[in-house]
Order: sequence, then C-alpha cells, then structure tokens
Amino acid sequence: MTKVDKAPTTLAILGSGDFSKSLAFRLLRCGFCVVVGSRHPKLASQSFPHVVDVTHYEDAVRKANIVFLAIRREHYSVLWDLKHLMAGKILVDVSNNRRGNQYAESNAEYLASLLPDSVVVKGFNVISAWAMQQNYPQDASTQVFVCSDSVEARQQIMELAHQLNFQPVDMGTLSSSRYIENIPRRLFHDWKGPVLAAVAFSIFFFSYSFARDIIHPYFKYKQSDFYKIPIEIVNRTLPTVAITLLALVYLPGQLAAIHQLYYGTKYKLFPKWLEGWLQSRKQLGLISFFLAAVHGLYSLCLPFRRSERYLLLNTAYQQVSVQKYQQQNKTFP
Ligand SMILES: NC(=O)C1=CN([C@@H]2O[C@H](COP(=O)(O)OP(=O)(O)OC[C@H]3O[C@@H](n4cnc5c(N)ncnc54)[C@H](OP(=O)(O)O)[C@@H]3O)[C@@H](O)[C@H]2O)C=CC1
Ligand SMILES: [Cu+2]
Repeated sequence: MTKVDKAPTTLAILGSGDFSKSLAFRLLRCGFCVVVGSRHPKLASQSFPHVVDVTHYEDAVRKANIVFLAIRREHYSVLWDLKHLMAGKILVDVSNNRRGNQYAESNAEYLASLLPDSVVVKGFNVISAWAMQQNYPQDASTQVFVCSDSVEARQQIMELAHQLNFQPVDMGTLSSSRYIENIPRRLFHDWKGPVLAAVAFSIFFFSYSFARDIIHPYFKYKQSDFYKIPIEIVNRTLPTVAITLLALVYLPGQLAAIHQLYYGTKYKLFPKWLEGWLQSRKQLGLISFFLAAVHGLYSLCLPFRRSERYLLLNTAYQQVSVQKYQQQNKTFP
C-alpha cells in the first residue's frame, strides 16, 4: 500500500492513559499527525514524543475531524462540555467494560445518546495497548471489529484500521457494539483448536509408547511392565507432545513466509486455515510450556520411587562390573 502524497491527516485522542500512548505511537509510525487532549496537558506531554501535540480537550477536538476517546465510560461525562465542538465529527469509542453486560446499553450506544450530533464508531477495543505497540509492522492479521450507524464513517475508520496494519472487520450498525465489547471477555474462545490438538497428540503418543513399551514386551517376552503406565509412559508422552506443539508454533510462520514469497506480496490474505493457525500460536506455545513444565516436575519426582532407585543402582552396578571385567581382561589376557 502506498501513502497518498497529501498533508498528513490529523487525528485527535482524548485521554492520556496507556491506550492513548500506544495508539499515538502507532499513528505516528503510520504517518499521521496526532493531537492528544488531556486534563493536564503539561504533565501528560512528558509521556508522549515531542511531535505529538498535547493540549486541552477542547483544543484537541477543534484540530481534528476524527476523535478517539481513550477514556473510560465512567468518565464520558467530561465530554458533555465539548458537545458543540464534537458535532458532526467522528468519535471512535475504544472502551471496554470490566464485566460483561455491566450496563443496560453498550458503551458506544451510551456515547451516541450522550452526543447525538456526533457520529459514533465502535472499534479497536479488542487490541490491547501492549499489542498496539508491539506488532508493527509484521502482523497484519490482528482483527479490528468496526461498527457504526453511518456507513461512511464506518468505511473511513476501517480504512484507517487498514492503514494502521490491522485487519478491519465490518460489523454493521452500532447495535453490534455490545457484541464487540464482549469479544475481549471471551478469553478462552481461541483455545479450542490448540487444546484439541494437544489432546489428540497426547492420545497418539501415549498409545504409541503404550504399544511399544508395554504391549510389545508383554507378548514377546511375557514381561509385565504395566506398572510403568502412570509415570514412565506419561512422562514420555508429555515432552513429545510439548515439543510437537512447539514445532506447530513455528511452522505456520514459515508457511506464511512461503505464501508471501510465492505470491510476491505481503498484502494478499492468507488462507483461512493458515490464518487461524497463525492466530493460535500463543495458545499452542502456552500449552507446550505447561506440558514441558509438568514433564520437568515428573522427572524431578521420578528418582523418589523405589523401582527407579533400584534401576539407577542396578545400572551403576552393571557399569562398574563391566569395567571391572574389562580391566581384568586387560591385566590377565
Ligand atoms: N489499556 C488497554 O490495553 C485497553 C484499553 N481500552 C480502552 O481504552 C480506554 C482507555 O484505557 P486506558 O488508557 O487503559 O485507561 P487509563 O485509565 O490509563 O486512562 C484513561 C484516561 O482517561 C482520562 N480521563 C478523563 N477523565 C477522567 C477522570 N474523571 N478520571 C480519570 N481519568 C480521566 C485520563 O486522561 P487525562 O488525565 O489526560 O485527562 C486518563 O489518562 C478505556 O475505555 C479502555 O476500556 C481498550 C482496549 C485495550
Ligand atoms: Cu525430558
């Protein structure tokens, strides 16, 4: 995507908290002018780069046509005095609530009722302040859900999200805002695939070890090793699954690179399966780490078992006696 050569657009952010800072950085990096509104501009300006114009709320609103509200819903009342200045402008509501369905109406709908002359767009609430700073510029797969009653404003904010290297998703009218506000709360919804993969691999590797180390010796040598199931077999399955999941964390990145090289562009969308896989890397990595940690614990506890101590002593004894035998054979050939 090439930047159109015209004067950079100025965007305003009200509030100077974590989200505001991260958003300001991202906007600057993508070539926008940023003006931040704060109750205490002098103090707040210390935490922004000098190119950011940190000023009072009124002044910030005057300078831009698109205003991000990086303040909490509880403090929306400060906007009341700015009502006349905000008329006709696009207000982007990025807020989340601490609990699901905390209020009767969504934050964005509440804002729209508070400032009926402005155009409210919901969006960016699913991006954490941390992610906002981190992913630039590689990660174009992070989705931003956008909704508004004004089609034009929605298009404009979606285009903006695109320019900020996010993947905008059109969610229709403002009535979707409640759904969008609940997305960050669906904490475990992207865990399904990775957990299923972990379970499937566990069953596979467990069955393999079970067949190889228990069933096979049992039929071949009539040796009953069933006592090994709860510790040894499990402890062999854990690291195997962990390392396989870890490999699955790195593999999609390579596939994505191949995809981009093949098509010669990084702006072609990845196929759905690859995209889902890329997005579940964090979960896969965490499960892998968890299994590896359990494996570590298991391995630490192993020597406490009597049979294991016996095995250890037995191996040591055998080594010593082999050495003795070899030495004897040397001295008395
Ligand atoms: N942090 C995150 O990761 C994410 C945050 N969000 C949303 O972004 C919004 C801002 O979040 P965040 O930056 O973390 O919040 P902070 O609490 O860090 O900042 C909120 C800002 O609101 C301003 N403010 C205005 N009026 C008041 C008041 N009466 N009392 C206190 N502060 C006031 C303050 O700016 P000043 O002092 O300059 O006026 C303050 O810096 C929230 O709605 C949140 O839900 C969404 C996604 C992720
Ligand atoms: Cu190990």
